[in-house]
Amino acid sequence: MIQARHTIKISIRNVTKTFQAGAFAALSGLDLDIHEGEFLAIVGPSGCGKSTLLDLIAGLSTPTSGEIDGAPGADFQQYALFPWRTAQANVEFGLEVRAVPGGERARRAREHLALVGLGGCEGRYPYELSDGMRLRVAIARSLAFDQDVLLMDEPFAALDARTRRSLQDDLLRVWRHTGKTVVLVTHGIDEAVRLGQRVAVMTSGPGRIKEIVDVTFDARASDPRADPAFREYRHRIWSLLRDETAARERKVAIAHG
Ligand SMILES: Nc1ncnc2c1ncn2[C@@H]1O[C@H](COP(=O)(O)OP(=O)(O)OP(=O)(O)O)[C@@H](O)[C@H]1O
Repeated sequence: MIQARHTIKISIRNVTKTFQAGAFAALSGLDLDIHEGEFLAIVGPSGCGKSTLLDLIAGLSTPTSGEIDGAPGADFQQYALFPWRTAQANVEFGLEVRAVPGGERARRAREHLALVGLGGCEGRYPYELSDGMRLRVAIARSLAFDQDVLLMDEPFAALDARTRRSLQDDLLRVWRHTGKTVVLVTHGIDEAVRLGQRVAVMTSGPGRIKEIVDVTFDARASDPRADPAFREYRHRIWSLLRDETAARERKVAIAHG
């Protein structure tokens, strides 16, 4: 098999992040390369440092030690919309900050709303949109702002199964269409296998990358769960997570002696 060559978009080397003046390590010696244009899913036991890792990639905080290279274009996917602005005006917001002229701003906002399936909803206010639609507006806003990396922390967690599925489809469509790099943290193993080209499994805290599973079949087919390969990936990731959860429980038991 020919091995694809990957351009490294973000390189994370031996990164440690401590809190409480060094008394508590959230991440320890973490290495990870994020490839240009890939869809990377990150899973890990609760509290293993997933959000801490995304904060570091977004530049919202700095590592205690180690290095992160190549993440200048990253911005956190913020889901909060301005309630007093229409969908269109919310998407235009980032472009106003960058002083993009009015006509161009309106055009780009319309284009990106259409891309996330919200053509025709430009004039609606957030309270007139469903949770799923609000999330799409937020995705459109990040994309219009021309972020080359989309960082998403559990974006679909609060949604019902049907909405979640439909937004997953939207996100895949947007990813394919734009070629952006997407890094998505999720608790859902199915979601990770369905969306990620690679699934990075973290250890229990302090977090490192335990293993990266390459998802080489098309899990994006209409019902991937019926596919034996899908079930195999799901089982593989479930087993890795189970080992880590057991490791964490042992640590807690020892601490409470
Ligand atoms: N600002 C902070 N100050 C002190 N401790 C923190 C801070 N931020 C995170 N932590 C701790 O670091 C650890 C990792 O937190 P983080 O939120 O990154 O985990 P997570 O994997 O995203 O968790 P979950 O899966 O529950 O969302 C946790 O024990 C958390 O309490």
